[in-house]
Amino acid sequence: MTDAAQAAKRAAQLRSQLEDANYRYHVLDDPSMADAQYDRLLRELDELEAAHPELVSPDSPTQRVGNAPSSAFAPVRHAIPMLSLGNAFTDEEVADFERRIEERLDRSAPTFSVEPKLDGLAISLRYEDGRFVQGATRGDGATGEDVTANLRTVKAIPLQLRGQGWPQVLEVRGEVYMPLAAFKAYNERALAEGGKVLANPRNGAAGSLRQLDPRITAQRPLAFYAYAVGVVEGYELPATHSATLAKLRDWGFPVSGESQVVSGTEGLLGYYRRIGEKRHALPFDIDGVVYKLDDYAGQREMGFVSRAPRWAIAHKFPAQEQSTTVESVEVNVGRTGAVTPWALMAPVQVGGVVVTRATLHNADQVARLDVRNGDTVIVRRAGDVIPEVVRVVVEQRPPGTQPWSMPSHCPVCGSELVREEGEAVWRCSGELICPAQRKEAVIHFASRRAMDIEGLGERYVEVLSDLGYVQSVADLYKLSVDDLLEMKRRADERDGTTPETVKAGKVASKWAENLIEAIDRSRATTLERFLNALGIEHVGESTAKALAAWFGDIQLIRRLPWPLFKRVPDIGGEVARSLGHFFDQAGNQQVIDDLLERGVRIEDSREPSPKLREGLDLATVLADMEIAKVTKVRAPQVVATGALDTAKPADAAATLAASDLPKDVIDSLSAWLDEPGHWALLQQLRTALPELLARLPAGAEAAAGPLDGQTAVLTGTLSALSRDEAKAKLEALGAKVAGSVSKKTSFVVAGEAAGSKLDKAQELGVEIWDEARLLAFLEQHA
Ligand SMILES: NC(=O)c1ccc[n+]([C@@H]2O[C@H](COP(=O)([O-])OP(=O)(O)OC[C@H]3O[C@@H](n4cnc5c(N)ncnc54)[C@H](O)[C@@H]3O)[C@@H](O)[C@H]2O)c1
Ligand SMILES: [Zn+2]
Repeated sequence: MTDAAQAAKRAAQLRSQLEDANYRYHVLDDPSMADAQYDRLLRELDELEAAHPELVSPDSPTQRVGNAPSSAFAPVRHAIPMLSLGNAFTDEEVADFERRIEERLDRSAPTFSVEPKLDGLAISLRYEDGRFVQGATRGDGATGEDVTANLRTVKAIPLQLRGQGWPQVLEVRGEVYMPLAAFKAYNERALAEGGKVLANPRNGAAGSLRQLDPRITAQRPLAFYAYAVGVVEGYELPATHSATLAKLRDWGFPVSGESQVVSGTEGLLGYYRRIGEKRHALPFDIDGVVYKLDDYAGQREMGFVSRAPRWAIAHKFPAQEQSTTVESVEVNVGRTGAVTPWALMAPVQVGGVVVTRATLHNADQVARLDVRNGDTVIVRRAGDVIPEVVRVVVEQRPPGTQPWSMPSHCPVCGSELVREEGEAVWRCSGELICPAQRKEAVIHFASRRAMDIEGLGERYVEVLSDLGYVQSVADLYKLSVDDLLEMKRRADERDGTTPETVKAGKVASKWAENLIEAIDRSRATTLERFLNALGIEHVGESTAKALAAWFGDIQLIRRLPWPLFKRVPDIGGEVARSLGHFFDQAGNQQVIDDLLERGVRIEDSREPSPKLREGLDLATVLADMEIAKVTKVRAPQVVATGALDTAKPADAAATLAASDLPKDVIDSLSAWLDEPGHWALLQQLRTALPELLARLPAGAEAAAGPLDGQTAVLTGTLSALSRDEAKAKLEALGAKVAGSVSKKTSFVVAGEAAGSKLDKAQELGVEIWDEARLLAFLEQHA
C-alpha cells in the first residue's frame, strides 16, 4: 500500500471510531472510552489530515463541534456559533499559542483573561428585557437542544437579571456542572437503592440536563458558571472579556472566583501551576484552564479555525482517567485481616504517574462493575487518591471470560475467608497466624487491656516480626534478653541511631531485662484479658468479659460449636459465628496451645455459670441459628421428628419429608443441611449440649446483684474513682454499663463537665445520679 493509501485507510478508521465515541459521549451521555484516549485519537487524525490535506472533509470530527442535537428536544439555532477550544498539553504548545498571537497582532506579551476549565457542559441562556426566556445546549455548535424547562431548575441561573440597564437581548454562555459533593451523594444513594451510578460529574451534569422530565433534573443539584456572551442587542459591551465578566457578575451570574488577567507565556504558565496545585481542593472537577486573549479587537483580528477560536486555548491537566486492560484481579490482606480486591493492569499514565494497580474496594464493587481478566477498564486517579477502576468497557471484552469470585481461602495464610451477612468486607479468619495480620495481632495482644506487656512498643513489634523473631503471639514467650538486644541493635541501625557508648550498652541491657520481666509477668492473666488478647474479629473487651463470666474456662470455650455462644445474652449471631470461624482454624488453636505450653496461666478459670442451664436444649439452639422457617415454634417439632438423630443428611431429609411438618420448613431445613459443614455442626451440637449440661454446677443459682437487669451510663469526670473503676464496681453489682443513653438506660452517672449524654438523659427523663449518690450506693452494697 502506498503511504497515501495507508493514511487514507487509517483516517477512515479513526473517523469511524471518533464518530462513534462522539455519539456515545454527546448524545447518549454514556462514553465508551476515556477522554484522554479520545483526545489522542483526535490528535492523530488532526496530524494525518495536516500531512495529507486531501483527506480533510467538512464532516471530519476534526472540523466539527460536539454532535447533532437529539430529536427529543426542540432545536435552537445559535446565531453566533458555540465553538469548541483548541487544546494544549505541554508548555511548548502554550508558548506556540502565545507566539502566534504576538506575531499576528505584532504585540509583545499580550494580555489574557484566564479561567479554570470546568468539566461540565456548555449552554447558552437567552434573556430578553432582563428575563430568562430560553436555554439551549451547544449541540453541534450551530444547533442545540431547547432545555429551558430543565435549566429553570438550576438555582444558580438567574431567572431575572439583577440591577438595571441590561441589554435588550443578552445571550450568556457558560458551563452547567455537578459539584463533587452532589456527585458523591448522588452515587451513594444510587448504590444504596441499587440504581445506576454516574460515571463522572460531567456525565452527571449532561445526563441530568438532558432529562425529558424537569422534575428529575430538579432533584439533581446542578450548578452553573458564566464565561462568555453570545448575541447582545441594544447594549455597548466593554472592550475586554475580563470587563464583560465583571458585568455578568453584576447582573447576577456566578463567575469563577479564580478568573484573572495575566500577560505573556510566563503569566499563562504561572496561572496553570497555581490552579493545578489547587485542583484537588476545589469543590468541582476541572480538566484544565482556559486562556483567552482579553481584548475583543484582538480576538476579532485573530478569528477562527473551523471548530475553535484562534484567540483562546484550553491548557489541559494530566488526565485523571485512562483506559487500560486488566491482567488479573488479585486480593490483598490488610493488617486487620480485611481482604481488598484490586486489579493488576497493563501500565498506564494516569494523573501524571504510571499505574499498574487499581483498587476495586470490595467484592460487591467487583460484582457491580463485573470486572474480569482481560477486560478493558477505565481507571481514575484524582489527586492523592488511590487509583480505582470506575468502569468496564463491556464492548471490548474478549470472548470466554468468567465473572470473578472471591477466593475461599486467605492467599497469605490459607485460613478461611469469611464475610458476615450485610457486610461489604471479607476477612481472613486466621487472626493469630496470618502473617499479613501479625503486627496488628502482636500490638493488640500486648496492649494494656489485653496481656498488658509494658514496654513492647509498636516500633519493636515491627522489628520483631520483620526479623522473624515473632511468627505468632506465642513466640513472645520464647524471647531471651539476647534476642531483644540483637533486635534493638538492628532497629537502631535501621533508624540510623547507633548508640555506641558503654553506657548505652548498659541502658539497653537494662531495657531488655525489664521487657523480659514484663513479658514474664503477663503470663499470669485472667480469662477476660486472654480472650480479648486473641484479637478475634468482633470480640472486644465486653464480649470477652461476658464469655469469661458465662463459660469460665478457655478449654471449654475453644471447643464450643458457635451456636452455643448465643446462649449468652448480648452475644448475637455475628459475634458467635466469628468466634466459631476463629476456633475452626487449626492454626489459631495451635497458637493457643503454644501459649498455654509456654506458661500462660489463666488464674481465674472456673466452672461455667449455672445461668447457662436455661435454653440449653437442641430445639432452643436450633431456633436461634437463623435458619429460615425454623422458628421457635417449628424447632421443637423438627427435633420431635427424630430427623436430626439419623446417621446421614440423606436420612434426615427422608425423615423430614415423611413428617407432617409444613413443606416450607422441610425445604428450608433440607437445603440448610445440604450446605457443607452444617451436618457436622449438628453432630458437634449433639455432643456438646449434654457435655456442657453435665459440667454445670448443680442447683446453685448465682446470687442476685442489686443492679441485676439495669443499664447504667457514665459521663463526665468522677473525682473519687476512675471511669473504669466505677464501671467495674457497677458491673460487679449486676448492672450493664453502656456507652450511650437510650430509653433503655436505667440511670446515668454524671460527673464533672458532663456533656451531651447528660442532655440526652434529661431529654428522655432518665434518672440521673451525681457522684455522691454513686459513692453512697457503692458504700451501701460493698
Ligand atoms: N470519552 C469520549 O468518548 C469522548 C467523546 C467526545 C468528546 N470527549 C471529550 O470532550 C471534550 C471535547 O469536547 P469539547 O468540544 O466540548 O471541547 P473541550 O471540552 O475540550 O473545550 C470546549 C468546552 O470547554 C468548556 N469550558 C469550560 N470552561 C470554559 C471557559 N472558562 N471558557 C470557555 N469554555 C469553557 C465549554 O463547555 C466548551 O464548550 C474533550 O475533553 C474530549 O476528550 C470525550
Ligand atoms: Zn490470612
